[in-house]
Amino acid sequence: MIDVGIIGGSGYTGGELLRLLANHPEVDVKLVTSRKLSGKPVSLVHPHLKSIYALNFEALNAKEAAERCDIIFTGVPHGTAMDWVPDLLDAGTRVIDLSSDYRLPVDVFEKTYGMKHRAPRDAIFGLPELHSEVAEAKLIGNPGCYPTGAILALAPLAHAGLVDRVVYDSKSGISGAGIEPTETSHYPNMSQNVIPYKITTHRHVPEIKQELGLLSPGIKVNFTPHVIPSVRGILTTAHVFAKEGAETTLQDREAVARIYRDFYKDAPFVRMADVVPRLGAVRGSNFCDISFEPEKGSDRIVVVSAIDNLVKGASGQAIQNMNLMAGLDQRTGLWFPGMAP
Ligand SMILES: NC(=O)C1=CN([C@@H]2O[C@H](COP(=O)(O)OP(=O)(O)OC[C@H]3O[C@@H](n4cnc5c(N)ncnc54)[C@H](OP(=O)(O)O)[C@@H]3O)[C@@H](O)[C@H]2O)C=CC1
Ligand SMILES: CC(=O)N[C@@H](CCC(=O)OP(=O)(O)O)C(=O)O
Repeated sequence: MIDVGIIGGSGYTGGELLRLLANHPEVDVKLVTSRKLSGKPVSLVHPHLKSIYALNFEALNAKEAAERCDIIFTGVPHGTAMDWVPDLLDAGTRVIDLSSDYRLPVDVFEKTYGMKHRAPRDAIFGLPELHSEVAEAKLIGNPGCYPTGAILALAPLAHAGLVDRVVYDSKSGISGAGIEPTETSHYPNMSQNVIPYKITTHRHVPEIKQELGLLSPGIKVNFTPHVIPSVRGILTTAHVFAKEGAETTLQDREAVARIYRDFYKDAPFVRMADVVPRLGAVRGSNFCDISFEPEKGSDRIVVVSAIDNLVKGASGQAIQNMNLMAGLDQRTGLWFPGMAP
């Protein structure tokens, strides 16, 4: 059995880790931390976990947590994980960090987040469909939710060298903003509304550029996020413009289908959908559904992806990484469908 711990277990990604790990056959959850709720049962903030876990939150330091675990998930705000990760690694645990502290090179992180990185460490960007090195990693920087859906939608076409520019329009459920209420998440503001934000400046752009740039140096990327009145799910529409000379290939449905099939032949969680991806089809699951539609007589192809931000966009992906790190089949404990509708 793998002994795991969760730092930041009272939040959304921590709760989702607990939900998903409840049926994992190879995992024993040894500890869950919360500063505010130490001593209280996890079911106090996660009532759906009542009778499933007999765990209380604990207030621990990194050394105390590391002594009891093989692998630790850090589900804490960005800028905070860096206070935990080095001590956890030095105490001998492997770490999967769900925050953004270990996804980018230090200079890019500091520019993007406007803060000093106090504790840089080598990490692998934890998108297993692109990085088989996760299996050997000591530290995983688990990708952001938007980048997961955005990168997976485009990776095969970028890798094939067919893309000049991609313009992303992404829509996220409000759980992406975490458990603390904000003006945006206030029901009267959110309900029956669609709210664009950080229209040209979202902090996930460097992550998307980093990964697509590795596949296709010089690729141009634009990204605009929105929140929608839904709790979970991210639907991303990628307007993809062909490189000069690649227009004909991108118009050929069979050729494009082959490119996606070949690229994702060993990626069980990426599904080429028979219909336009729906949030309901992936909600609660670790799948990323993708479809595409070439625009007749144009240099544009439109690719649509759907994920659950809390599963493939965070906690499910973290468990997929944990499976690979532990030498398990990546599907272990994660092989179930979305909720539909
Ligand atoms: N929500 C989402 O869809 C996604 C979130 N992420 C990232 O995952 C991380 C967690 O997100 P999410 O679960 O939504 O966040 P929440 O705000 O829902 O939860 C944050 C958790 O961190 C704990 N915490 C806060 N500050 C500290 C600290 N200084 N030391 C230790 N624990 C602390 C809180 O517990 P307490 O205050 O009780 O100690 C709480 O359990 C974030 O970095 C987020 O950006 C990544 C992908 C998707
Ligand atoms: C709807 C919403 O507010 N989404 C969050 C992204 C959440 C996420 O996954 O990003 P990190 O892991 O990088 O925190 C945002 O736009 O900041």
